[in-house]
Amino acid sequence: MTYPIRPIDESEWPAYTRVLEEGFGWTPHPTQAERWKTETEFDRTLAVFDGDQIVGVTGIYSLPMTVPGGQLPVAGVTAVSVLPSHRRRGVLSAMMRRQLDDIRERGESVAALYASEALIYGRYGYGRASSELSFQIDTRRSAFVPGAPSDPSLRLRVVKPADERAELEKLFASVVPRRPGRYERNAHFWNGLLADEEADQHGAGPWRSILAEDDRGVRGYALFRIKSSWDDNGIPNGTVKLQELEATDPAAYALLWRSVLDRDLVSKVQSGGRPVDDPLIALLADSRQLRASWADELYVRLVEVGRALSARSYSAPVDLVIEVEDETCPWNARRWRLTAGSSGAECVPVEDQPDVTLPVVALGSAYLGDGLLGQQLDAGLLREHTVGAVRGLATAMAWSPKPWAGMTF
Ligand SMILES: CC(=O)SCCNC(=O)CCNC(=O)[C@H](O)C(C)(C)COP(=O)(O)OP(=O)(O)OC[C@H]1O[C@@H](n2cnc3c(N)ncnc32)[C@H](O)[C@@H]1OP(=O)(O)O
Repeated sequence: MTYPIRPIDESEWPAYTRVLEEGFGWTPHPTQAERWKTETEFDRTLAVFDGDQIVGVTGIYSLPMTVPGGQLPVAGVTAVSVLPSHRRRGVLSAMMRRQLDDIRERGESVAALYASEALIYGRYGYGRASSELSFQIDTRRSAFVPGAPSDPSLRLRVVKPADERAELEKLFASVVPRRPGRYERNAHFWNGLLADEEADQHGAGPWRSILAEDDRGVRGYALFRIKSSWDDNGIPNGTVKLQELEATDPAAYALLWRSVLDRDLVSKVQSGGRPVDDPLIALLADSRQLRASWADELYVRLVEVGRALSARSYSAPVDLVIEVEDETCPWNARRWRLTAGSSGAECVPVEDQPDVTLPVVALGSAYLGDGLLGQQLDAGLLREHTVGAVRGLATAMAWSPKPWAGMTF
């Protein structure tokens, strides 16, 4: 069965959000819903209709995202939902195909998303492209290694985050280019973060913030909640629940971590997703104290393989013919020569014999530099026709620091 698909206009907003609320079993806070409407790119929404009823929806945020060696306009796929009454009839598949066509037409070569379930998007060519660690640290065992950086010109300032929004935004903008996967936050993201509408759900009070600064300005911030508690013996047992910690330099970074780890009345710091190569791991003298759990983070789809691979930098020279398999975007399914060296990168269509045959999902997972091609090769999942070709490509596509977006969109 086929259903018509088109973008919605503002008058259809209630029916659009209803599909999201039903699909996710979610009730937005009233101000959250209003803000979300204001920031929706209506021309980038899609709704699937069964008669006059909207039964499936999705949208896109236009995100300037850091990739290895630069920044690209990336289609940030979001708000995917199908009414429970219409699930498993191909509604999502129809939306995904149409959306990828639209992204291509708009000239973006890369799409990215956070997946509600890891199994959904591989079939459409999205590969797991970054991962994150959530962890808990016992603050009594959180000493740093000898030689951890310090800078006497730095000082800490306790602030209310909403009062210092301009400083947080400026600091954050300065760190975005440093790591693939990070994306520029527009007002919508800051409005949502600082509105703190979910404060009541955490039992840990409102956002608190501390800045690290010197006479020239702010060099970093931490954003967190505190859940205070005492055990049965009256011993303080509070928890810092860290949301964000960003800094321009290692000394400010170390000082901000010490400020949350050394906080009075606190015995543990819990952090949501952090990069898997977070410098904190190197700073901790006893890194085993980082009780971490791993999770997948961004999923990336190369919408235009040639343009996407030409647009990033590479960690090592490479000159290979890659045969790409791509059923969803057949314009990618052909042979490409990727040449990268000190003068830049180029990926062009060729007819030559391939060194390697890769599903487009593998290129998506490697695109931001997570190094996953080597892992997939060792797992026996990739076919190479020239011995060493995949290892060479994996080395060239890997990047330091590792990709991490840091906030769901
Ligand atoms: C970026 C984001 O917004 S992520 C948010 C995704 N949305 C949600 O999780 C909300 C709740 N779930 C839903 O709304 C729906 O179940 C969706 C969107 C996940 C799937 O929509 P559907 O219209 O049912 O998917 P559709 O029928 O097109 O399925 C296509 C294929 O994907 C498979 N599939 C769909 N959902 C899932 C899933 N959650 N897990 C594994 N496979 C799935 C189907 O079995 C089907 O496989 P097949 O082609 O081998 O037969």
